[in-house]
Parts: sequence; C-alpha cells; structure tokens
Amino acid sequence: MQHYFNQKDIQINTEKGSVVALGKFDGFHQGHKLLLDEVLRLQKDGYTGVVFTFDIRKNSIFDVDKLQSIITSEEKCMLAEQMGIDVLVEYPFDDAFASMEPEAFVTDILVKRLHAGYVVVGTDYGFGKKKRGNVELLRKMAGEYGYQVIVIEKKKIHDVIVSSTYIRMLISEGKMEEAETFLGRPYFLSGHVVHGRELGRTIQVPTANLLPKHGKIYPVTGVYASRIHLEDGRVCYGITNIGDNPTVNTDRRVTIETHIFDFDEDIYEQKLVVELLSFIRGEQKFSGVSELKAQMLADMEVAKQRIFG
Ligand SMILES: Cc1cc2nc3c(=O)[nH]c(=O)nc-3n(C[C@H](O)[C@H](O)[C@H](O)COP(=O)(O)O)c2cc1C
Ligand SMILES: Nc1ncnc2c1ncn2[C@@H]1O[C@H](COP(=O)(O)OP(=O)(O)O)[C@@H](O)[C@H]1O
Repeated sequence: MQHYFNQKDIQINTEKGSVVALGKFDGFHQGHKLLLDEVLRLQKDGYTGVVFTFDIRKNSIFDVDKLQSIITSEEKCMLAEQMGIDVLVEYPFDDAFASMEPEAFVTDILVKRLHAGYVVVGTDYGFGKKKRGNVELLRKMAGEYGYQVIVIEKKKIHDVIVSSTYIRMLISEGKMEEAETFLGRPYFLSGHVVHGRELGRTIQVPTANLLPKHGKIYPVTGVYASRIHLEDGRVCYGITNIGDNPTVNTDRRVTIETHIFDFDEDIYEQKLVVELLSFIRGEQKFSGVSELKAQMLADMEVAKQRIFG
C-alpha cells in the first residue's frame, strides 16, 4: 500500500483512474466499511483505490491536545493495508487547506492529482472553505470533470447511527462489547513491549507493558479480558490492566499491562496488538501485593469464563 502522510505533493499513477473515498475514517467502523467496500469493489474493476483522509494536527482551529481518536494514524495505516486498499492519503489539514475553495479541491486534488473516476462519500460529507463543499457540489462538477459520485447513507445498528463520536463514548465508558458491535471488530491498542518494574514475574503474573499513546482514546481504567496478536502472527488470550497501579506504583504513570495466558516467552520490544474484549472491574488500591495477587487470579478466572464460556 502507498501511504501519503502529511504531504501535499500527491501524484497517483493510474491507467483507469481512481476511486476515492473521502472522510475522517476514525475507527474504520461499520459505517466506514460501506464506503471502503465500494473502494474495494471498484479496485477489482481496475480502478486504483484511494482512502483520502486528513491529518489535522497543523490546523490552528483545532485544540489538537484535546483530540482523541479511536485509531492512531499508524493503526489506520495497518487496517487499510490489511483490507487491501491501494493508497491511503492523510492530507495535511493546515490553515491554507482549511481556506481552500471546494471547487479547487475538486479540480486540483481529486481530478489532477488523484485522477478520480469515482468519488465515494457519506451523505453529510463537507469539505473546503466553510465546508461549502458537499454532495451537491461534487455532483454538479462531476459531468465536467468526468467522475461519478457514489453517496452512502448512514449505517444504523439497532436503530442507532454508527458514528465515531458514539463509539468513542462507548469506549470511554468501558462498554467494549457494544463498541465491538459498532466497530465491526474489538477496540484495540498497539505498541511495543517496554520494561516495567519487573514485579509481575515475582508474583507469577508477568505482564507485557505498553505505553499509552498521545491522541488515542482509552477506556476507563481497570481490568479487561483481552486477545493478543503477537508480531509473528500468533493469537493468544489474556487479561489487561489499564491504570496507574495505585497499590505498587509511586510515580502513578498510566500503563497498559497484559498477562498472556499459558505463555512464557521474552517479548520485550515486540509489537503487540491488544484487543479489549470485555470490562471486568475498575482498578483498586489493595493493602498489599498478596491481596492484589489474589484478586488478579480471580480476574483471570472471570476473563477465561467470558472468553471461553
Ligand atoms: C489482571 C490485572 C489486574 C490488576 N489490577 C490492579 C489493581 O486493581 N490495582 C493495582 O494497583 N494494580 C493492578 N494491577 C497492576 C499490578 O500492580 C502490576 O501488574 C504489577 O505490579 C506488575 O508490574 P510490572 O509489570 O511493572 O512488574 C493489575 C494487573 C493485572 C495484570
Ligand atoms: N505470560 C506472559 N505474559 C506477559 N509477558 C510475559 C509472559 N511470560 C513472559 N513474559 C515476559 O515477561 C515480561 C514481563 O515480566 P514482568 O516481571 O512483569 O516485567 P516488567 O515489569 O518489565 O513488565 C514481558 O515483557 C515478557 O517479555
């Protein structure tokens, strides 16, 4: 997959033209999937499939520090690659771009740079200066510039519109099963295993530690049943604690710690993808390590019950 990250000199070489899906695509959820399926369908017909999204970190109108996404840019790239998308664009949404006339976006980017044969958007997609660009404008310019517009209606599940905002709310409340329904896959986090206090092994519950990433949304602190994807493709199950470990931690830094069931290997530096399947309990301060350990063993039984039934 080709990945344009935070760069404006995009040029796609395509014989037949491209199919471009436009959107923020935070989460690549069940609603986004309808757009992505159109891209994949037209890719099979020989069009170059492009997912066009924005990197908004350089725009002064957003309080970037407060923005939290379901998936990081790296995770978006990983998912697009897994789906088989040809090109992922994360276009810099800087102040210059925010004030671009929508007609110029169509002619300069969609037509000249991406050679769009098809443009796929949701019903309420807005782009360009003051969001004046919309489905109507895309349709109006389609004849002259030789592309077709595919408009996708909002997907609903149990009568609720699937949206990134709704899914972020579910995640932050620890409602992992519901988040999974709307995402179409469990919420996951990813990163490289770092060293911790090496206390886990002394209580026979070693935990692979990941650091939280800036800009990523995390669920409420506590214990979760989890599924772990190791770098070599193996899939394991385990239990994950997100929190600042009040029982043993003095610096109160938040970490993500996963104990993998029936596993005994050194996996420091390895990249893990940890899917959080089900919330078990909130984090607590125990009177000592032996109380904590007893609770961890009980948590493991609950996790196994939820995972294996
Ligand atoms: C299933 C599980 C549940 C945990 N629950 C708590 C908790 O409620 N309170 C707490 O202070 N720490 C909790 N921890 C974190 C432990 O304190 C931590 O894993 C242990 O200190 C090992 O740390 P280390 O990886 O830095 O060696 C939990 C860890 C796991 C794996
Ligand atoms: N079942 C397991 N689950 C998680 N990590 C394991 C397991 N078995 C061995 N390990 C290894 O042990 C390390 C965790 O041991 P631990 O004593 O908790 O040290 P640390 O405080 O550095 O995380 C992991 O990073 C991993 O390399």
